[in-house]
Amino acid sequence: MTGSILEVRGLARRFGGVVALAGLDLTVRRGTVTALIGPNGAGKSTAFQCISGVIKPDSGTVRFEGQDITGWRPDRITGAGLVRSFQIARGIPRLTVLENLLLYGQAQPGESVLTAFLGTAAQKRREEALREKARAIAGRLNLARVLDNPAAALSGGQKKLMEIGRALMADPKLLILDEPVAGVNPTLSAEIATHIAHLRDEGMTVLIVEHHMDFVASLCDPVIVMAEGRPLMEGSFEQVANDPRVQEAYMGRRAVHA
Ligand SMILES: Nc1ncnc2c1ncn2[C@@H]1O[C@H](COP(=O)(O)OP(=O)(O)OP(=O)(O)O)[C@@H](O)[C@H]1O
Repeated sequence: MTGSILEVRGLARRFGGVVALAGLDLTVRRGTVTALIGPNGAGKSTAFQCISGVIKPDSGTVRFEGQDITGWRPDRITGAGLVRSFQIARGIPRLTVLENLLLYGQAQPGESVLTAFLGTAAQKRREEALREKARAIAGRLNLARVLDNPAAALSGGQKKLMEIGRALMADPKLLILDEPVAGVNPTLSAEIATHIAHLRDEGMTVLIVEHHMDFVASLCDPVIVMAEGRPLMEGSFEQVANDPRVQEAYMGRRAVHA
């Protein structure tokens, strides 16, 4: 299927006197790895939080696969296939990588009700299927070797991969990643880009907020720039990096260059 998977229209959100979103329009096309960039305070995180149901917008709409999901609870949005991973790796440190992955897989809406109705044998089969899924996801993210290690023992980059793995357990159609390579070394950052490109090649759509412009340049197309709570422009990385409006928005902040 082609066309858009996510359509945000007129999204507005204030925090007291601060206008974080001032009428954001945003369209994510199916099968793309789309970047949302912009200077600090542009409203990117607020946009992600409104889209994923963590906070409610004051006005505006979020449509996912044609359905109006504005104001839905986060777990319902996840269940519909819009899955978000967090900027701060949220895994439970003392649990193993496998357990962390399973935790997310089992937290699906309706799951607890479903398992209550399944007999013990069926429940066991379901758990084994989830374990298999977790192992497969860990394998594709190069986490197989550390599957039984506590999450606390992972490197920063491996924690980022585990977070992506946790999101994949929920079978996303649209995967939203908040700064997937913040604090990650360049080698692992390139590896994470490769994993995300593979997901896209298999048909997943990905929306990323990231400040590391070399990562954005290597992976994301299109790049949507926002400033002061509004969309500023959209294009290839090269187009936006060379646009005077974008350079001005970043002036005195973070430079846009690969
Ligand atoms: N919970 C909150 N309470 C008060 N103000 C907030 C809150 N969250 C965000 N803001 C303000 O809203 C504006 C947009 O913030 P937001 O975090 O969405 O921007 P951002 O583009 O994600 O920035 P960064 O790149 O620094 O993460 C900022 O002025 C910020 O201070």
